[in-house]
Amino acid sequence: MIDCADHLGAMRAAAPLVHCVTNFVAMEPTANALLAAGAAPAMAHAVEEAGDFATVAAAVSINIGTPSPRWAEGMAAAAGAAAARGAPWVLDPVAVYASPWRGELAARLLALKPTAVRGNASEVLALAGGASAGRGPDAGDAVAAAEDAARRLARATGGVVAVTGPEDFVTDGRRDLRVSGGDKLMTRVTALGCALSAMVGAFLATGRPPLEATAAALAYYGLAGARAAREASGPGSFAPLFLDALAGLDPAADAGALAAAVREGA
Ligand SMILES: Nc1ncnc2c1ncn2[C@@H]1O[C@H](COP(=O)(O)OP(=O)(O)O)[C@@H](O)[C@H]1O
Ligand SMILES: Cc1ncsc1CCOP(=O)(O)O
Ligand SMILES: [Mg+2]
Repeated sequence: MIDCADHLGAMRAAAPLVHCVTNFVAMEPTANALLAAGAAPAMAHAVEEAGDFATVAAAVSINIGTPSPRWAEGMAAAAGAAAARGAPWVLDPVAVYASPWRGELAARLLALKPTAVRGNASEVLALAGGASAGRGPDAGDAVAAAEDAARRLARATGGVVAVTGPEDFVTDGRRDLRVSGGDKLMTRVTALGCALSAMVGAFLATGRPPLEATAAALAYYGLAGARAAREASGPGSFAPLFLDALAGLDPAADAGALAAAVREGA
């Protein structure tokens, strides 16, 4: 059993600074999700300083959602600075299949060996070199179809790969975990995947084993999503309720529900 509540408590106690080089769409939702969870966000992408931010942050999250050539240099600088000092960093390969240039950028970042990759099934399939049915930033493939690709990617990087969707799949290439929770409404509000990648960074910052820390982040996020959906009447009301649920989830009171969300194996 993975003690997700212990991971959540440790993350909140550390209140880790997560430096995000993320996309225009995701900046505010990501910063708000981190703050609601009890972490601290920083958003800065200029190549002149992205490495400086990454040098003091407890974790780094790199997201290729709205790249430009200079922005890409900021991503490489931040990822490189994190990798150089052994700090955890997460790669979110948003729509990696959308253009050859985006694919090359993702491959360049992947070569810096992210501690974790978090993407939807279409992104993970494409990042591993396969065909995918993704459309814009949205998945067109089932999570199950990306499991082998995720295991191969994890073995190639030495890190963790998380494929999210109706049920999330997390692997380090040897051990597989599955995480239930969430709600379909989470696909009707933009940037919740991007914010989740930064959340994985916050949990990795505790220094706990990356596979388990990633699963704990997904369980926490999914439980908050399911709770918010119970009260929401649509995507508009879901978004603030989700922030409240992230803030309100309690390691002691919710330990059972968090642990029940994660199962090992097939
Ligand atoms: N159909 C679904 N049912 C429940 N939760 C979902 C569903 N689709 C996505 N999620 C959840 O939404 C969050 C964002 O994941 P996802 O939509 O896969 O990422 P992205 O926005 O990058 O495509 C994750 O917590 C995931 O578990
Ligand atoms: C709509 C959009 N366009 C480029 S990045 C982005 C946000 C994608 O967010 P997510 O991958 O979390 O759905
Ligand atoms: Mg995404």
